[in-house]
Amino acid sequence: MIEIEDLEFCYPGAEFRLAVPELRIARGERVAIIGASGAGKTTLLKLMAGIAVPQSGCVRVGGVEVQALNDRQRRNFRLSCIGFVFQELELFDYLNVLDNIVHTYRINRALKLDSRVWARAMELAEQAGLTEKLRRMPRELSQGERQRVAVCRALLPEPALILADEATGNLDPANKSRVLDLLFRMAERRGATLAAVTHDHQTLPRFDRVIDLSALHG
Ligand SMILES: Nc1ncnc2c1ncn2[C@@H]1O[C@H](COP(=O)(O)OP(=O)(O)OP(=O)(O)O)[C@@H](O)[C@H]1O
Repeated sequence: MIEIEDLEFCYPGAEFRLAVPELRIARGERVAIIGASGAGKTTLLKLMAGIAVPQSGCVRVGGVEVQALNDRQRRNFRLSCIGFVFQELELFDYLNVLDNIVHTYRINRALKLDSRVWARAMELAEQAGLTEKLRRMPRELSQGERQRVAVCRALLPEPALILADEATGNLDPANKSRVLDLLFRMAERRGATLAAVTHDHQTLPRFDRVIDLSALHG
């Protein structure tokens, strides 16, 4: 699903340099990405999603050479095959929970918001324990509930690749396992690949493999 070769990346004007000689993640594999603070874990996810583009090397996702796409193609690629869950999630304050969950379908013309999608949105919300909150506004939710809304939104298009960046970082244990359950259940059901950055070593046994970014650096 993901093949990275001879990758080198740096932010303009910054000292940080990420070098990944080789990294492969199989379709359907669930991997945790760990490493010291500042090792480049978030940057690696951004490179996989085409949010950042390497100075050299190759990032292939589902056979697509992400670095070779132009800006518009990269945006379409992201919208069509990647579900991104950040810790600093951004829900839309002016949209209720249900409208937040289906928002991707309103901004992407390639996606059709039909009755099947609405049904899936309701099912996801139910699995996330949000059925009672669908008409609530984000400001009326707890942090754990907001995070679950963000996960539902990321998973609704049934992405082939789920990228999670500290998705459970600030959550209490109950919400943490609820968010992880959602991510894993969806990954399993759709055969999606899951790459999750985490500092939470207690969750590592749930993953198929742990990638230590500090050990990958070239
Ligand atoms: N937009 C940016 N411009 C310049 N430097 C950046 C930018 N984003 C991140 N960096 C730097 O790149 C390095 C890697 O950052 P990154 O966020 O990928 O690390 P991380 O491993 O995810 O860290 P943490 O575990 O603390 O979240 C850091 O030194 C950071 O300061």
